[in-house]
Amino acid sequence: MSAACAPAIVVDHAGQSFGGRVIFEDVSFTVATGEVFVVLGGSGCGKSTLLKQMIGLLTPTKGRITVGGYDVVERVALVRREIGVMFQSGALFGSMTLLENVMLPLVMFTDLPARARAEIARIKLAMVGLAEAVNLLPSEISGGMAKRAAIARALALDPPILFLDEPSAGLDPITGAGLDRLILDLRATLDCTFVVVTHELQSIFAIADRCVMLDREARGMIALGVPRDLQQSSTHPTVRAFFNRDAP
Ligand SMILES: Nc1ncnc2c1ncn2[C@@H]1O[C@H](COP(=O)(O)OP(=O)(O)OP(=O)(O)O)[C@@H](O)[C@H]1O
Repeated sequence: MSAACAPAIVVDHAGQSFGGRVIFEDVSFTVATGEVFVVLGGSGCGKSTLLKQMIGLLTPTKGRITVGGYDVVERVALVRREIGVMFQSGALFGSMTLLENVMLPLVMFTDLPARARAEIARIKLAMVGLAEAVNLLPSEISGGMAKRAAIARALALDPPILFLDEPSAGLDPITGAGLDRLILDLRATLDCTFVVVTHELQSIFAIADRCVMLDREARGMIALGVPRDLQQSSTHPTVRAFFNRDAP
């Protein structure tokens, strides 16, 4: 396989236990370069845990994960250069303007002069539709704008792979749909790979090329595939119930 079509992420029989309590076992899938891949499942099934494994914040108790071709446990520093992460809380620093928030990774990880850092941060904020808001504080913007700013910060170092933890959580449906369009626009413009944790059905149908569904009772994955295919063809009752709950 050439490097151009190598998978962006390989999750190979990953498992996680905490103090002997198994959260999931035998989770395996690949994420293709340029794909929007969604991780979904009910509360407590291990979505955030799997995300933490993929970004090198948690060592899997079983199996192996590679991101950008690097083992996330053995080569975590290299993996970190490949990824941008938007955590669920967004976590913008309240005392900094949006421009300063987006500049932060450039301050921490590059030697670029201040003017270049500011210019890059302006470009990233413009890409997420916040060109006019660069000098505002997080307290002065809406929830949807805060998510966009957090995505701009995740983009600051031009990572080829973006991880977004519940980007539409806490947003109204129209603002959430706007974020979905932003994700698709960014994928088209930047040609990057997205892993998105969400359980918003509309959002999954709008953005996901493929998805994996975890389940707390099964302690593992119960579906992998294209959302519309799973909606129509899955024989698993939990998968069928999830994808057909509002029958969009
Ligand atoms: N560091 C930890 N130590 C012990 N248990 C943990 C730890 N992290 C997560 N868990 C447990 O693992 C299970 C899965 O948690 P996780 O946050 O990954 O679920 P989730 O699918 O993301 O849920 P939600 O949708 O509610 O955010 C939960 O029961 C949680 O309490």
